[in-house]
This record gives sequence, structure tokens and C-alpha cells, in this order.
Amino acid sequence: MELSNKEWEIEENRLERINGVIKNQLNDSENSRKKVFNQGMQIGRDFWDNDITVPENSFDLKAIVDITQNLQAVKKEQQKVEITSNAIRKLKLLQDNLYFGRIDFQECGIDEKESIYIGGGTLIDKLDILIYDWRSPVCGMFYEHEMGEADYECPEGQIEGEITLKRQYSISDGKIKYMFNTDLKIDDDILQKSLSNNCDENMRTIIKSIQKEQNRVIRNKNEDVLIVQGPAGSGKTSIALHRAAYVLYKYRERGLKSDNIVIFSPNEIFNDYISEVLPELGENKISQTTFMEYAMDSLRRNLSIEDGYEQMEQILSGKGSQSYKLRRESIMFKGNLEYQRIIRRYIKYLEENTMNFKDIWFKEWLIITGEELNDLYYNTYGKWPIKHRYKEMIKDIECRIDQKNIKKLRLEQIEKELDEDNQYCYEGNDLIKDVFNREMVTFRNYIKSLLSINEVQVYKKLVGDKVLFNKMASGIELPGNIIDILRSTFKNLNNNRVIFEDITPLLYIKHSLGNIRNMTHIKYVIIDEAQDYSPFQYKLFKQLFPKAGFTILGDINQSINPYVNTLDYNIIANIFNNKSSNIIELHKSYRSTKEISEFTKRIINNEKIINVSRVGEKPRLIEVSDYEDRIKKIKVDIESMVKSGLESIAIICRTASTASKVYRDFKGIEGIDINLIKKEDEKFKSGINIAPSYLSKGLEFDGVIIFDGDKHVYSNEEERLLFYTICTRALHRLSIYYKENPTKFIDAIDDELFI
Ligand SMILES: Nc1ncnc2c1ncn2[C@@H]1O[C@H](COP(=O)(O)OP(=O)(O)OP(=O)(O)O)[C@@H](O)[C@H]1O
Repeated sequence: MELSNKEWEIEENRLERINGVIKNQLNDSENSRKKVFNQGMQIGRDFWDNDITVPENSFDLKAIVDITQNLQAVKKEQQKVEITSNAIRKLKLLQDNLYFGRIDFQECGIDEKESIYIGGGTLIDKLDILIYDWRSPVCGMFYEHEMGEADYECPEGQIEGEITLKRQYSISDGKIKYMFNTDLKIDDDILQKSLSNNCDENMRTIIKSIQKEQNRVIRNKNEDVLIVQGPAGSGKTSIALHRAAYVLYKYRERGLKSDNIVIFSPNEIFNDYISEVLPELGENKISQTTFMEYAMDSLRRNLSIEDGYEQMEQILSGKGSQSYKLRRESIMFKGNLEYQRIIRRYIKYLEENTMNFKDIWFKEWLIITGEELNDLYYNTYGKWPIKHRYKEMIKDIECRIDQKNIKKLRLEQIEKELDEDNQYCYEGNDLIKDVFNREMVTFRNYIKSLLSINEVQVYKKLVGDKVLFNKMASGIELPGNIIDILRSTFKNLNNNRVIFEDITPLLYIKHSLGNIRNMTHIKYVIIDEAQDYSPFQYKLFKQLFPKAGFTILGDINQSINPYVNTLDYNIIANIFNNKSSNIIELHKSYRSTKEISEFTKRIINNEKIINVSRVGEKPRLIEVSDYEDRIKKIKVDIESMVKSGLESIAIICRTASTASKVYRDFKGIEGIDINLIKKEDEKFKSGINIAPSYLSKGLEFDGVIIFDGDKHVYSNEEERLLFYTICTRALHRLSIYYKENPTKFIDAIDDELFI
């Protein structure tokens, strides 16, 4: 709807006021930052000029108080600088993206209606709220309601009323480029415009066009466990990050900070890709990690640990062999909850049954009897994890060494022994003390080795002892080749090798023994690509983060590893059975054009997926005669994509070894600047990339070229979801290359859906 000149004038005047207010606030903040910075510098200078130092080992109370006070003052000034710098950063962000929406809301029982302008942050001038943060309760109505009756919940309760106007804006360089009234949902112009853009090197925020179903996840009231299933491109990662921003906003007053939130994502490249969303939303970066990074930090340094990609590569390349079958069974068995039960029983067994301590002597002195040790282990400290019991028992032994006056007695004894033996010639007590200290080091090391527990040894004992394993597994159905699985697990552990599916049991054992601390400071955990974690991994997450709420987002149809998937979100909900959980399903997909989306949803035969995106070209199936022809045709394809304005293009190969070969072949071609995505990469580069299938997950590209969409390459039914996942990475163009026959996964797709 065209807006009148009068309307334009009103809006432009208001915008001018806002620009002025921001400019003034920025000036004030800059000045106050300078001031506090100078104050801080002055305190620092005085500190050094007055030479306030405390001599080493001094107990001069006045000097210590002086120094502490000065340090506190410097710290306070630093905090003030940080606060003003943050305010400046937020104001600048707001200046660049003022506001994008407005609703006029007439609250029931109140005469005056209020115009609420919605932007990336809050702007207040005196008592007037000029821009509302998109996360504030009242702004929820912008995403949730159309014109007419509307309500929202705020700390004071439910507010009801009517939306009498809904307007959207495009503002840049402090000027309104366009604006329009809309009584529709926000999946119109602004959304379409945003979706038709090329993708960036970094993921973007979507606050201007968050959709109703997405908003319900972002603002969901369930703070315990929220599980979201959504098709490829439904905005799960975007939602995850916007939810983190929302939670930070909502609980800021309760002290929630960005370092209390952690997000688990599939790999470092993906971490880099999403890293700018929160800063763009005015928040500090939250801690982003991968399961593998966590495992590497937590397990022993001397272990050689396989990552999920090596596991994946083995699954993709070892089909049919005996070792492949064993591996498949091992992955499936070790990821499930039955295996976790076996290990839980085993830990309990260790805690309750196995110890039979012997008397401990130092030379001729009995320090503690086996009976006393048993009593400490099973009774005094019996409620604690084994590691903590040992720690306390070592403290008790130390006490007894003191109580029994062992040092004095032994020093006398050593002196006597040395005197009796004429070959020693010494003066003073140094030699005697040295001898005693050495003896004590040896004794303490012996105690430590006696009272320590190592997760690898513990795990090895379980898988290396068939009788013990069967006892722990009683009543649990085991795979037919369990003996081989156990044998190979034992062999690996014996060689200090941990294969990917053994990481979770090992971490679980380590945690249960008390060798990993709970991360109680983490209050919110976000797990993206949730379908890639096994039920056992969820058990571990629950243990590691006992004080956290969870948002878990995934797509069952993108389970690229057929043997590690959660299959059913109810299983996850059950795992967190002490917390309330909600499962929300999304149905709309935004990433790909209608044509690509129609094509891809038929790969998995899922008619429920609704595409809200723009029109584009149909996917193309391209036959080649041989390898050279494939490279030649792909080169032409890339050139045509670049010519039509696409900026990021991915050639996706099934395995890493094919990707490396193709990369080498393309590297030699003039005029094409190409990058190979490797699992150890930490940065995501836009442009033309070659990637193995499993590393492209979560990412998106303007154009996607499936390098080896041949019948014999993607032949195994278990890889259907992998094929679906890689095709759904495309925004605007999708080409699938094959020789002789394409993969059977497209057999059921109507001919008119591709060219
Ligand atoms: N409401 C929205 N407004 C604008 N763009 C959106 C919206 N929702 C999603 N998008 C865009 O759609 C694309 C897909 O989003 P995202 O990667 O978050 O989806 P996903 O569900 O995590 O995908 P996948 O499971 O396939 O990895 C992104 O480019 C994102 O910016």
C-alpha cells in the first residue's frame, strides 16, 4: 500500500530525531569512555610512581592493604571502560541498522495507542522508548500476530489489545529507503528479498523476517529441554543463535552471561561460519565447541583419538569387507542406551564390590590397616565418585604420617644408620633430610598409584574380561559378534588408540569416576545437528551439564552417518526425564529455490516440507562420458554460475579422497581459484570450494555441483540421507553429474522437476 506524503514526512522527522539522539548518545559515551580511561591511567600511574610494592615474604599488613586497594581501583576503572565500550558498540550497531518494523498497539482499557518501533537494540531518550529491542516481550507480537486482536506476555502478566498498524522499513545510511504497511505475515517482500541474496562467508541474522513458527522456538518458555525437528533449510541454526540471544536478553538481570552458554556444532569450519551472528545481534560471542574438541581436551594426551570424520570415511569406503561389518555393529551397539547401561552397572560394581585394601606400611611403621582403608572407601566416603574417595583417603594417610611422627622417627633412624656405616662422611643434617625426602617421594608415588584410577584401564578391564562383561550385560541383548567387538576394543585400547565410538563410553567412565568435573557454570546448552549424536552421547551431555537448559535442533532426514542417529526425538526427551521437554516440528524450508526444494524433498519422499522461497532454475542432471569430460563440463558449469552472479559454489564429492583428487585436477586449470575444505580447517572461505560430502553439512552455497552422483557411487540405501543432505546445501543452482546412470535416489523424481 502506497503511503501518503504526510506519512513519509512524519516518519522522516522521527528518523531524524533518532539519528540525532544516537549521535548525542555516542558523543556522550565516547567522552565518558575517554574520562574513565584517563582516570584508570592516572590511578595506574600513581600506583607505580608511589612505588607501592610489598617486599617478598613480607607480612606488612598496611602495604598489602594499599596494594590490594589500588589494584581494585584499577580493576574498577577497567570495568567502567568495558561497560562504556560495550555501550558504544551497541549504539554503533543500532546506528547501522536502526529499525525494521513498527506496530501500533491499542491496549485494552487504555485510550492512547502506542507506536512500537522494532530494531536490533533498545534506544531510550529521556523516558521515551524510541526503539524496542526485537527480543522485548511487546515485540513478540510483530512476529506472532497479524493486524487485529493481539496479546503478549510480560512480567506483569498477559496484555491484550489490538494491532492497528503493521509497517516494515528498509533503512540504510540513516535514511528510509522504502517502507510499506502490511497486514500479512512477514514472509513477503522482506523475506523474499533476503532469501534471494547470495550467501555470505558468515551466517546472517534474520531478525527482520523471523517467521511465526521460528519465533515460537526462539521465545519458547520451556527452559528445560526444547527439541526441534526441522527440514533442511528451515532455519534451525539461525533459530539456535537467535534463541541464545533471546535467552541472554531475558536472563541478563539474573546474571546470565555469554560464557554461561555453549553451542555444540559439527566442526570448526561451521563454528567459523556462524561465529558472527551473536556479535551482529549486539551480544558477545558464546563459547562454540565440537564434541571432538571437548573429547580432545578431556582425554589423556598419550591417546591417539579417531574423529567422527575418520569413522565416516571408513564407513563410506570400506563397504562389504569383514572389518566394515564389525565396525558397523560396533558403532550401532556402542551408541545405544543398552551399552550405557552395561557401563553404568560396571561403575556401580567397581564402587561397591571390588576393593580389598591391604595394610600400608612405611618402613617398619604401619600407617593404616587394610580394614581401615576399606572402611574409608565403602563407608566414610562411600557416597562419592571413586576419584574423590581416593583423594580423601590420601589426605587421611598424610594425616596419619604426621600423627605417628614418622618424620622424626625416621630421621633419627637414618642418622643412626649413617653413623653406623663408616663409609659416609657428612656434616649437618642436610644429607639425612635429603634421604628422608627421597624416601617420602617414593612412598607417596606408591600411595598415589595404589589410590588412583584411570578410565582407559577401567574400560580395558571391562572389554578384556568376557566373564565380567557378561555379568554386567546380563539380561541385555548383545550383537551376534560381541566377542569380536570386545576383542577389537581391547586391542585398540591396549595400543592407546580410541576409535570414535569409544570416546563417549570413555568420557562417561571418566566422568562417573569423578575425573571430569561437571560444568555447573554452563546454564544453557545448544546442540545443533542433533541427529548426529547417539543416545549415549545425550546421556553424557546430561551428566556433564547438570544445571543447564537445552535446546536441541536437528533433522532426522540428515542423519548422514546411518549408524549413529537418534532416530526418535522421544528417546532424547526420555533421557532428560528429570526435566520437562517439548518437541516442536518445523515444516517450512527457506534456503533453496522452489525448484531445488521440490526436487530434494522427493529424494526422501517427504511431502510435508513446505517451500517458502523464490523461483529459480530447475536442478540439472548432467551425463558425462569419462573423468576428463566430467572435469571439463563442471568447469563450464562453474563459469556459467559465476557469470550469472553466484558467488559461492561447492563441488561436493562423496569422500575426502575423491575431493582431494578433484582438487588437484582443478588446481591446474587456469582461471579457477579453488579451495579444498578439509576436516582440520578452522575458517570457512567463500568462493569456489571442493568438499567431501560430510563436511558440507550445515553449510550452504549459491551453487552446488554434485561431482559423483553416479549409480554405483551412491548405491547403498543407507546413503540416501547423505545424498539428500548434500543436495539441500544449494540456494540457487544444483547440478548433479553422473556417468551412464545417475544414483537410484532420484529414480522416483518426476522428469519435469529437473532438466
Ligand atoms: N526467517 C528467515 N528469514 C530470512 N532468512 C532465513 C529465515 N529462516 C532461515 N533463513 C535462511 O535460510 C537458510 C537456512 O537456514 P539455516 O542454515 O539456519 O537452516 P537449517 O535448518 O539449520 O539448515 P540445515 O539443517 O539444512 O543445515 C539461511 O540462509 C538462513 O539465513
